[in-house]
Amino acid sequence: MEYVIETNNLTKIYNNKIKAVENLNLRVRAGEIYGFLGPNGAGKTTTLKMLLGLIKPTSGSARILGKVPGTPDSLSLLGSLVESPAFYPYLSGRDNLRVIADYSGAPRSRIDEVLDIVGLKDRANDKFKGYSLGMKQRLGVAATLLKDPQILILDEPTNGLDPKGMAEMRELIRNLGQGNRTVLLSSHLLNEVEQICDRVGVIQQGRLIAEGTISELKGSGALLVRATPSDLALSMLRSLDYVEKIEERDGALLISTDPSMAAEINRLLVQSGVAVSELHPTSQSLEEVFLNLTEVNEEQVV
Ligand SMILES: Nc1ncnc2c1ncn2[C@@H]1O[C@H](COP(=O)(O)OP(=O)(O)OP(=O)(O)O)[C@@H](O)[C@H]1O
Repeated sequence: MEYVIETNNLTKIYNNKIKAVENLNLRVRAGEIYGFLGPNGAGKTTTLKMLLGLIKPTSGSARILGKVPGTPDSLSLLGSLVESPAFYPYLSGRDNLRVIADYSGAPRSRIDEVLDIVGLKDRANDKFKGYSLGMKQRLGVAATLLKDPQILILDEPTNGLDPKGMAEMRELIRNLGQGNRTVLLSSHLLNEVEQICDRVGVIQQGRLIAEGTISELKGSGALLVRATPSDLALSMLRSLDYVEKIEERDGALLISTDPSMAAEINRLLVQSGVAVSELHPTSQSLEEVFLNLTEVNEEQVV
């Protein structure tokens, strides 16, 4: 499969000491909305800047549809919002876009289309300085769309926005990701990525620690069991070799196993004299998955 964005052991070390990104292998597929998720300082912005050719990797490489980042060939495919875009405060949103269209070679006819896409048509003639933060951010997205790029790279697009602005931006990104366009967005917000993205890569301390669809990351292998006496239930469950992990949750037991084993587990519990009041498949929230992943990773680092 050809990937739209691909990195191979991409590494960036600042000042010979700060390993911001380490041996990163990202694979972004055509047409997907890919969430690049990680806590502050994990290396997201550094990665996106390398994809745009704004900074050079220390080692490893990246390709945008097979092209080297930063070359005219790769930049012609991309729209990006990585640092706060610079707009003229005393010009209207429309005039700001006109300036950008003229120097980037995009047709002026596209301006009304992109204003419509980002929901700024009604405010297009107002001065930029009077825009809310959400509107400024949406104008930034409009600017990236002028060239109708195949690929959009957005760094923390909802950062600093109020809940309404965030919801509007999320809806906008979902719409932008429909059809053939590929969107790569970074975020430190789990629920945001869960709401918008088809696939997610989790980065921590510069390393990719997990990658997959939301449901792959969550996994489907968990059963919630509520049973008494609980110590008897626990020792019976521990004796089963197909039960990988048992955790307590709200007075019940969360067991990692194939959910199709539910009937068998129920039978065995009842046979051992345990009363089962609840037994059903459950999934972890992405937040739990994320915390588990980062915890495991930190243990490995120490
Ligand atoms: N120009 C720079 N010089 C030195 N260190 C840097 C530079 N830019 C980033 N770093 C360091 O590299 C690491 C990764 O930073 P980066 O901004 O890529 O992370 P991030 O995941 O985007 O975080 P955030 O969500 O806070 O923006 C951090 O330790 C940061 O301090």
